[in-house]
Amino acid sequence: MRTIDDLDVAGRRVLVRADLNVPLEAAEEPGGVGGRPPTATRQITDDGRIRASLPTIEALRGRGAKVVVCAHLGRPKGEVKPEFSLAPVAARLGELLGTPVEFAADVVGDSAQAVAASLPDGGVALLENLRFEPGETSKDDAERGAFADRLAALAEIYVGDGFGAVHRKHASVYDVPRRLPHAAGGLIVAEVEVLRKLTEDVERPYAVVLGGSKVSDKLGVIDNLLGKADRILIGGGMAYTFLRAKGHEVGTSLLEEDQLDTVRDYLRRGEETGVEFVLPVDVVAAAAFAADADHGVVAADAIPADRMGLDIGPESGKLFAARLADANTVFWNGPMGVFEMEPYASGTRAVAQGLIDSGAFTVVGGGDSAAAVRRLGFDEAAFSHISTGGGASLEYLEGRTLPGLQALED
Ligand SMILES: Nc1ncnc2c1ncn2[C@@H]1O[C@H](COP(=O)(O)OP(=O)(O)OP(=O)(O)O)[C@@H](O)[C@H]1O
Ligand SMILES: O=C(O)[C@H](O)COP(=O)(O)O
Repeated sequence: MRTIDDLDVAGRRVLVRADLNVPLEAAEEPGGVGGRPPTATRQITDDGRIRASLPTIEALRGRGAKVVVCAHLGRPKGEVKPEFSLAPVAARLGELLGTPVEFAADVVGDSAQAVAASLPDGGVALLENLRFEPGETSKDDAERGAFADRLAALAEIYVGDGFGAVHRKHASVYDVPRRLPHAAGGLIVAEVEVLRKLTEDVERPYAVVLGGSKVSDKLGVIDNLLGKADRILIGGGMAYTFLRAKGHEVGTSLLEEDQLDTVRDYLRRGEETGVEFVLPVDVVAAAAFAADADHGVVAADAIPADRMGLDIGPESGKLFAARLADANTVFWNGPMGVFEMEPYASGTRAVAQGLIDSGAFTVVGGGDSAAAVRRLGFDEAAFSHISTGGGASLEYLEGRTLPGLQALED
């Protein structure tokens, strides 16, 4: 892969695809937050991914490039939804860079074109959320290509630096680099360097901890992990499809009904191949998805029909930590519970501590997982690597060809 050091960028417009998909305070109602007007009022709760994007942007502007940053936020599904505006991210990016960031009110329209055209050398702009445009995520090559043409027209050079999104075959990740001279940014180079070690020589026992809420997205990686990991610990929203597959009631917990057969197959193959699945033995079950909802610890096979599991329970926390204690390599993606709400944060805390106490080579991947580690007060330096990619790092570890890396290599 070419890197930005191989590019001559002075005075040229460079489109940087970053991953600025940061957690924001919850939108309490569609189109607005707490009765306040939409857009910039939504606060960023963790700016880790913005900070991780700074070195590449700074290096490019330091060399006199006109830097046009593009990124997605959440999953607005091709529609303009103000609560997914990148406006607050532009403001934070400007604060961190110490220079104002021009914000384009659209992605490839009049505003984006005017902002890109008027950028001075060393200037930085951010386009509105790429996913407001249906072409960005379209499965139709022609539709994606047409949008990629318009995005590419905003710049002369493309730099891919959004590691967290390299597993997406999206226009800004896959199609634009095929239209412009391109290179990988420093974040992608650094992430690949660390994660490659986990695909080459893994020191065993190798434990993988999976949680979070993107269940159907991430279940597939287990297929491949069955041939690589010694132990797979399942918590977070992912756990309930496993518990259901084992015949337990899961109440109103997150559940992927159509994945039950797949999960049963994983459990069977785990037994055959000696890969141990570790599931929660107790959970914190709540009456509603809210911090102040009535909640309590119940056995994992006794979740009441009207309750949802929002965290692994204390016994599960101890069990998970014990199954990490003798590991030499641990990869963790996905919080064990809804850590953003204090009553459901203990499981994530227990697993984070378990990783640290194991003394293993530990990699934490994912936007929310990394945010959880910081928010719960852990020292980032206590982990071997904190990756900005969740799904991306999981798919990298699977050995899959990732569209965003493939496009940069071509
Ligand atoms: N039991 C649960 N029910 C519902 N949501 C859950 C549960 N456990 C965890 N979560 C939520 O999962 C979210 C994080 O999941 P996600 O799969 O996006 O992880 P991630 O680390 O951000 O990875 P990526 O970078 O791929 O998005 C958190 O916001 C958390 O509140
Ligand atoms: O949060 C992430 O993992 C990346 O930003 C990709 O987001 P996505 O899962 O919505 O494509």
